[in-house]
Amino acid sequence: MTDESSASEIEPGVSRETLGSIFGGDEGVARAETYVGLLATEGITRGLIGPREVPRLWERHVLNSAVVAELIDSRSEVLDVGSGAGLPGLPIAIARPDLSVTLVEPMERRTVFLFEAVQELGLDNVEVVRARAEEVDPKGEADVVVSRAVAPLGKLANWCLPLARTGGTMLALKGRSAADEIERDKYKIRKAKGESPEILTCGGEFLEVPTTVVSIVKAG
Ligand SMILES: C[S@@+](CC[C@H](N)C(=O)[O-])C[C@H]1O[C@@H](n2cnc3c(N)ncnc32)[C@H](O)[C@@H]1O
Repeated sequence: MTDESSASEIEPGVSRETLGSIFGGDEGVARAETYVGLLATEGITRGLIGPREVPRLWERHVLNSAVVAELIDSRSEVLDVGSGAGLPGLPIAIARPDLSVTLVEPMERRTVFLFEAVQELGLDNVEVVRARAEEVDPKGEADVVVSRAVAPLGKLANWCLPLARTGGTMLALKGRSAADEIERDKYKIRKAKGESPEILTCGGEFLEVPTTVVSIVKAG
């Protein structure tokens, strides 16, 4: 993989100090820069990211994903369902080396990118699994199952909650649709063993637009 364009050409929109706080210091910031560089080059040429996303790779994609780490307990086992080019799983794994993160993605060309990115970023806390969420085995073991832009909330609950342990949590990154999706899909969520969904925001102290997350605990 080549990193032709320097990530420093793409403005993060936050200070160096803020980047350091989000990614836990210089090593994390350097990895995040490398990842942005990969998205802006290989991510575009392989059709994983639209070219129009380049100016907003930092804020809209990488930082909005990384701040979700603040909702996750230390040393958790995390699954990212429908990871695509690694969002939100890779920024979370960069920000939090104490977490074990598994990126679940069914499409081969995306998993090839993910394998290469993990190697290039030198991340030893990340695994890549090529599978649909429904096929993942074992089920019922993850502490936290994250997802972003994968499916409507009811369908996501059916895919993500079986992968979480009892008392574990699914965290679905959702925008303004969060409340409407909860209202529309509340019976599906309950049927999938989800306790009362909560809408949380994270990254508010760092980002102009905080990340909105629907958090659902798996009932026994
Ligand atoms: C719109 S992309 C979002 C990718 C990434 N999460 C992001 O925010 O950029 C949706 C992703 O979900 C994956 N996907 C679709 N159905 C899935 C399933 N049943 N299980 C796991 N992933 C799935 C697709 O292959 C695709 O990579």
